[in-house]
Amino acid sequence: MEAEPGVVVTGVSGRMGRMLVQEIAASDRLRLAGALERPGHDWIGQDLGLMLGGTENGVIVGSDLGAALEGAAAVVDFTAPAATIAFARAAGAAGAVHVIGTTGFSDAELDELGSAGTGSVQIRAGNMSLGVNLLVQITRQVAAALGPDWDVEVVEAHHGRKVDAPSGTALMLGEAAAEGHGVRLSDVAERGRDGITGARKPGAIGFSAIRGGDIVGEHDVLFAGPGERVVLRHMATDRGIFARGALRAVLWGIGKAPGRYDMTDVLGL
Ligand SMILES: NC(=O)C1=CN([C@@H]2O[C@H](COP(=O)(O)OP(=O)(O)OC[C@H]3O[C@@H](n4cnc5c(N)ncnc54)[C@H](O)[C@@H]3O)[C@@H](O)[C@H]2O)C=CC1
Ligand SMILES: O=C(O)C1=N[C@H](C(=O)O)C[C@H](O)C1
Repeated sequence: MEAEPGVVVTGVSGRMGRMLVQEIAASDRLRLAGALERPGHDWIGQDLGLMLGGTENGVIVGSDLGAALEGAAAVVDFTAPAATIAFARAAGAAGAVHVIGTTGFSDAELDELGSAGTGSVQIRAGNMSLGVNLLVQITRQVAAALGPDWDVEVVEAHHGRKVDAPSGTALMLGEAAAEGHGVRLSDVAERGRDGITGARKPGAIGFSAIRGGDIVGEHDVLFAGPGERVVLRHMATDRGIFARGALRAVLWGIGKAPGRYDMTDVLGL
């Protein structure tokens, strides 16, 4: 009998890294083949099971993705932009599946990420949940139906440890609304309003970010028209939805031609 495909988890001590380890353990279709942390991290060289507060599991935490991919088909990566670009190079060299949940990339970093990953099956999404990816499609449709006379505002809320704003999800929703309006988001986005901002520009797509406590991730797309409002909402209450989406992407990506994909491809939306 063939062994299940091996998966390497990066940022394994992080919120998503821990959740991925848990979901892989619960899966009968994938096995944990490696665990990485940033160079200098306390967990490097230690047994992952012990570091997570359990019993030894024989997976020693490392920092070299190329070495880890010798025994794995895929890497699931929820870390930070610079780390993810470096991982894309290693995934490209190995011809591996690289599932990327990391957010907060600049436009230049996104270009670099795409070229660094040549040779890999690169699947990236600012949100891996089924609900959000469906909401993205609905947002595009509603924006197209209502038109730019209805003001669009994306409001997101996350835990206080999040380092990027607007969230990757908020940007996906903003992109979808811009597509629905037939414009480029970069031409109409209004971010970080403060002080005497002047009146709202017609056709603008606004972003607001709330940070606090342990909020997993909440997103509203508000369409404000004359005399009425429509609000589309997604609320995440469990990070497992992102981890399970990422593992679904791994299974989908194995055997696919190298290239760049997103969750729309994985979910067939
Ligand atoms: N696409 C999605 O569905 C989701 C995306 N995210 C994104 O995932 C990223 C991580 O989120 P969290 O787990 O909450 O953050 P976190 O801060 O808890 O974890 C990040 C981990 O990455 C590690 N790391 C940083 N550089 C590294 C390197 N060079 N090599 C190996 N590990 C490295 C850190 O040490 C840390 O353990 C963020 O960008 C977040 O926005 C989070 C949840 C869902
Ligand atoms: O950092 C997080 O936590 C999350 N990040 C993603 C984002 O930036 O949208 C997805 C989710 O909302 C949680």
